[in-house]
Amino acid sequence: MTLKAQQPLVGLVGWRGMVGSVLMDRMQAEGDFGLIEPVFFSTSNAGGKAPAQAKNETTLKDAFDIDALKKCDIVITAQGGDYTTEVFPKLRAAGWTGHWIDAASTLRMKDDAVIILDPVNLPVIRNALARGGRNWIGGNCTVSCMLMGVGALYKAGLVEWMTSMTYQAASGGGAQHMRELLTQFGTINNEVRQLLDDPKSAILEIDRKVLARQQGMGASETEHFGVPLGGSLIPWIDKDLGEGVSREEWKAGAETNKILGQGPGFDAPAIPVDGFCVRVGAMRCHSQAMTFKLKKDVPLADIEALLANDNAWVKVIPNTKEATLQGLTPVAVTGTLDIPVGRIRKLAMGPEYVGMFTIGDQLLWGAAEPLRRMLRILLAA
Ligand SMILES: NC(=O)C1=CN([C@@H]2O[C@H](COP(=O)(O)OP(=O)(O)OC[C@H]3O[C@@H](n4cnc5c(N)ncnc54)[C@H](OP(=O)(O)O)[C@@H]3O)[C@@H](O)[C@H]2O)C=CC1
Ligand SMILES: N[C@@H](CC(=O)OP(=O)(O)O)C(=O)O
Repeated sequence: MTLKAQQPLVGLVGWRGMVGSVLMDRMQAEGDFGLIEPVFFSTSNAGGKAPAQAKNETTLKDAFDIDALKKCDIVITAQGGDYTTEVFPKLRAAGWTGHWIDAASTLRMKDDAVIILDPVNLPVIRNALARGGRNWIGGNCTVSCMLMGVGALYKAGLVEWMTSMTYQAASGGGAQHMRELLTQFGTINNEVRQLLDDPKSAILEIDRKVLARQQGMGASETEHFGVPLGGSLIPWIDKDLGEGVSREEWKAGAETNKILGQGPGFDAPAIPVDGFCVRVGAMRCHSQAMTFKLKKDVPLADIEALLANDNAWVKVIPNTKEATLQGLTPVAVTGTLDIPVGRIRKLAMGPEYVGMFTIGDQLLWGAAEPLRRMLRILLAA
């Protein structure tokens, strides 16, 4: 790529949202702003003051102003799918040939878009770049975190099929979902606080009161999740695609294969990947239990070595209770780029069947980190 300026003009949209704030922190921490001329956009406060990372352009531009966006060599957006749907086609129709880096799912499965997760699919990215690719889309958080942990097995051609059962955090729905979860926890605690303070109180009475309060939650208390999540779970995430499959579950197969450069549009066939996606009361780490059917019987030590050597962030956790409690929980992982993989063991179905469990911060590898790494790839190209 030949960028127009010494320091390319990079438009940032969605920088103050939850994903955008994590992205800004990471870009700051990695010195990305030293390599670009940032232009900050807003959908709600054009003309306002840009954040401290601004250099020459210190006011916010209108994120719907196509002429202003057209000036950018690269646009990075974490504003969301509605914004992408509205602005991206207009920008391209206006003749813009810059690079579009996006966290939203809108463009992911388009033929001319690459799902970016460079520690896993740098060859796919480089190949698309060489062919003039300009649309770079972050993957679904669950898929990205999963592939950061166990991508080595796919790369080694060992996987016949995989099923994953997810435990997805409230943050996947957005900031309001996190607030709602915490409010529900508080409401439930309030309901039984006196009984909890009394060590002689009957646990079944506490349980009855909790259930009554959960079942009695009004629309305003469950506005975002639709039902109580605090003290419960929700085995459906994203839209209903019909035939009993949620959109989040469909993404697991579709996006995993696209990231790996196989399936429709590629020479290699797709590998079956399927399972259930479940929302749980975690804050911002997505967890998942996976079952692999491998193409052959591979010793556990070889599997662990393959995983551990795949990238700098994956951490193999010994399959002991102590190590699991220390290193394989959302609380241990949140706020880090670590992707622990643990509970690795052969399953009772046969020597080719292997189970494991992985966790990732869904705002880091699941959303922000692949975007800023794609920026770096473009800057280095
Ligand atoms: N949440 C997630 O886990 C993931 C999200 N994504 C994608 O990223 C998109 C953005 O998600 P997310 O960051 O959670 O969305 P947010 O709702 O946190 O932010 C989106 C935009 O809302 C506007 N906004 C309005 N009020 C506020 C406020 N009080 N604080 C901050 N921003 C506010 C901002 O735009 P403005 O400054 O223009 O007003 C902001 O850029 C999603 O729609 C999705 O496409 C991708 C992967 C994971
Ligand atoms: N759907 C994910 C969040 C996410 O990454 O969504 P998308 O695939 O639309 O980017 C969740 O709720 O946990």
